[in-house]
Parts: sequence; C-alpha cells; structure tokens
Amino acid sequence: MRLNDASLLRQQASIGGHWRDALDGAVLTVHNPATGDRIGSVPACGALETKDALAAAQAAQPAWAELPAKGRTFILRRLAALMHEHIDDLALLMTSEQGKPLAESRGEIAYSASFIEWFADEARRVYGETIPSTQVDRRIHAIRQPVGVTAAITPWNFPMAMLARKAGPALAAGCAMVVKPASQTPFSALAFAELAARAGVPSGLLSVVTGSATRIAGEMTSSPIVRKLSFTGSTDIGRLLMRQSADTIKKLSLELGGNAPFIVFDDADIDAAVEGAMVSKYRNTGQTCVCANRIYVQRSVLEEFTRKLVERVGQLKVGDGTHDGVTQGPLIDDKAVAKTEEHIADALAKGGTLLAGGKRHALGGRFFEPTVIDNASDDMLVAREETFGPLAPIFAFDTEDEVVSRANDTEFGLAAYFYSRDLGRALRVAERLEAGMVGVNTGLISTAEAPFGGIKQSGLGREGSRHGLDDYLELKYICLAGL
Ligand SMILES: NC(=O)C1=CN([C@@H]2O[C@H](COP(=O)(O)OP(=O)(O)OC[C@H]3O[C@@H](n4cnc5c(N)ncnc54)[C@H](O)[C@@H]3O)[C@@H](O)[C@H]2O)C=CC1
Ligand SMILES: O=C(O)[C@H](O)CS(=O)(=O)O
Repeated sequence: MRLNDASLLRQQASIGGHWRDALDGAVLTVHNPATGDRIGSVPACGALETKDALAAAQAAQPAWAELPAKGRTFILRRLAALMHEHIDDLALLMTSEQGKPLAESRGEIAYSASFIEWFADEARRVYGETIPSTQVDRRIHAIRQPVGVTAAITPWNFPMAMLARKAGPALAAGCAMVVKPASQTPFSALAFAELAARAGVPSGLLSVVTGSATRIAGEMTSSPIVRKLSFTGSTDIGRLLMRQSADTIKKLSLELGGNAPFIVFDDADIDAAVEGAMVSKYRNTGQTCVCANRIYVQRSVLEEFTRKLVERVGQLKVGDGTHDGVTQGPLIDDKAVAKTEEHIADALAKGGTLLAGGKRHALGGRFFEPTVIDNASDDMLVAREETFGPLAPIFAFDTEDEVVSRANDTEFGLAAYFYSRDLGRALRVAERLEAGMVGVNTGLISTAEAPFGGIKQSGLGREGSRHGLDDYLELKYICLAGL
C-alpha cells in the first residue's frame, strides 16, 4: 500500500498517548478482503492494556472538560481539516482493509469529517437552564456537564464514520474516549488517532485499543471508570454488552441491526425509486445497517420497477475497490458470503425467481454477484433477517394498509423508505412506519445534522444532530437557597 504519508499506517495500538505493542507481543494479522493479501498487523491487546488506556483517559479528562468550549472547537475543526487534507491516504487505507470502492471510501472520510465539524460547533452550545423558583429565597439552575470517561466499540462496515460519530460528540462534550475498532478494519481508527494527536487532542484523552473483543469489552463494561458505552454492530452483541454494563449502570448508545423496508407505491416516480433502491441496497455491497433489506412494490407497477431495477443492477461493476470503475467491492469475510448464499438458497427454495446474479462472482474469493429475486414471500429468511449483502428481494403488495403492516412485522426498527408523490400518503405512511428514520422519495438519508438511530431491537439513543451530544452529557440540578 503506497501512502503519501506512510506514518498514517499505524501497526501499534494508541494507548494513553503512546504507540504500544500488546504486553505479550501478540498480534492480529489484517488482510485485504479483495485479494486476501496481508496488509499488516496490530497488537492483540486485552484487559491490561485497556486498563492502562482507561487510567490515562481518567487522568486527562478533567483538564479537557475545563478547557473553554471554544478551545475544543478549535482542535476539532483542525482534526476535520487534517482528515480532508489526508483523504487520499485515509481512503486507500479504508479500501485496503474494508474493500469498498475508493469513491465510497473517500465519501466516508468526508462523511466522518462532517461529524467532527458538526460537533466542533455543537461544543459551544451546551446550554443550561434557569427555572423560575416558587420560593423567593431560592434559584433553580440546571447545567450540562460531560459524563467523563467513555468507551466505544465500532464495526468494520464504516470503520471511520462510526468512530467519528462517537468520538466527535464525546470530545466536543469534554469527555475522554477509549475505542475498540473491529479487528477486520483497525487501520482507519489508528490513522484517526494519529491525526487527532496532530490536531492537538491531549495525550491520553483518546485511545484506540486493538485486539480481543471479549477481553477489551470485558474491561470496558466492568470498569466503574467508564460512565458511558457506545456500540455499533449486531443486535446480538449489543444485547450482550447491555447485560455486561448493567452491574455498573452505564449510559448506553446502541446502533444495532436493521431490516429496512423499501416501499414503491403506484403513484411513485418509478425511475427515482429505482435509483433510490440502487443506492439503498448496494451501497457498501449491501453491508450497511440502513440498507433496503425488503423491497415492496405495488402490483400495478411491479413489472416496470423490476425490469428497470434489473437493468441498473446489470450495470454494477464487481471488483477490487482500488480499480477504476468498480462499484461493488468484496464482502468482508467468508461468513458474510455464506449468509448471503443462505438467504438466496432459502428464497429460491420457497418460490423466489432469480432475475439477476445469485452466486459467487467469477472473480472468486469474497466477490459476489449483485442479486435480484422476484416473487419474494414473508416466510423467507430474507424477510426476517438482515442479509448484509447484495441481495434485493422484491415482494408484491396490493394496499397501503397491507404493506405498512408487513413492513412493521419485524423486531427491528432502524430505517424505512418509500416512494410516493401523494402528500397525504407520505405523511400517513411516514408516521405509521415503525422505524427511527424514514426516507421519503430517497434511499440515502444519513447526514451529520440529522438524528441517526433506531427503535425496537435496532438500538437505543441517537447519533449526530444536536441530540447526539446529549448522550455524552449529564444534567445537574443546582438549588441556590438562603438568598
Ligand atoms: N448496525 C451496524 O451498522 C452493523 C450491523 N452488523 C450486523 O452484525 C452482523 C454480524 O457482523 P459482525 O461484524 O459479526 O458484527 P459484530 O457485532 O460481531 O461486530 C461489531 C463490533 O463488535 C465487536 N464484538 C464482537 N463480539 C463482541 C463481544 N463478545 N464483546 C464485545 N465486542 C464484540 C467486534 O469486534 C466489532 O468491533 C452483520 O451481518 C450485520 O447484520 C454488523 C456491523 C455493523
Ligand atoms: O452502520 C452503518 O451501516 C452506517 O450507520 C450507515 S450510514 O451512517 O453510512 O448510513
């Protein structure tokens, strides 16, 4: 991997302001999912290294919280500027470890920087309240203060954005943070730590500890030093972390799995709906928590929509994300390939009709053909489980009430999308869909200004927007009496 700034490829953990190996010298090897080649290695840290990181965070956080907000704003803005300045290197690191096309990696770096920029400004809006007292000798105040030391566990699918969406508000609020990145994609997080140090984030305030998820998270969830944990990943692991955090009553932010319905009504702009389905389904090769997982099409427009979708899917180019024109990278690992194959086989066994793709790509490895299946039915695995792969199942429906009921028939509630040009329907359906986020006439809704998060078993809390800062703040009531 040829970087302009070779020092952005860090193969040590960032612990308490120092680049360190694991205490026992153990390492994890990181491979390129497109080629299988070894990219490098990172320390296989555990509980002891995490304890060191938490101790350093606890020592550094008070001074950071006492810094006037404008000081935090200045440093965060400088961090965002450095991310943009090094976008080429950061994108190459990301594509090499995660597989997404370079254009998507560049987009993710800009998206990540937008969270840092957003929270750089929000840092100066941590307002308090003065509440009219009912007693003349008393005054009631409420102030917001940083929760203290926080921890984050981030996924492989957006290795920089999910970190920025957590570290941005944490640092803006005056907190410290210890991060465990996914073992498949540690280099983006380590490069972030390097740029944060260059931007002036004080030593020890932000640590990135690579290695054993269970041992690192075991320390994060059991240590009383950690006052808040933020996690993005599967619902199963989110549930586990919630249990592990109960003994110390931690604040939790959980961005978990999804099963997004994508609904096309008969009054939709079909061409727009096709483009929306393409970006919602095939972005990051279908490996996003807000992907369209089920595509419902009203029967009278089913033939037109399906024909046009298949035509557009045929234009996707599968390959190594560093190669020109590639729009679909590999899946992250063999488990992901197997899950996509399982969902396809199940759908075909239950009456689905294969219209495009359907199997591993001729390139071999973890490359997979973008797939479309028609005649999908609610008894299929793909109707109930998050595929997290390039599979678009098309379900026919007849009425608005029917499709809203079917769309809501899931334990998940992260994102939902629909296309309609009827204003009454748009308001009715947006309000009835059980999801934390609803896209109307768009398949791409994620932005730093908006509250991102789910309901039901898709998680707790919101990231981004002005609400994203609240999770890193405590509200303190001050009663001034005897006046
Ligand atoms: N909401 C989202 O954006 C994401 C959802 N997922 C869902 O999860 C499924 C499985 O993907 P995975 O990579 O296996 O997700 P995962 O939930 O296992 O991994 C996410 C993060 O959790 C960590 N982790 C794993 N086991 C842990 C444990 N016992 N204690 C503490 N941390 C642990 C991982 O190292 C990684 O950093 C996907 O197919 C998808 O359905 C996965 C990634 C992101
Ligand atoms: O975890 C994810 O899949 C991301 O949150 C998706 S997005 O923020 O890039 O839309």
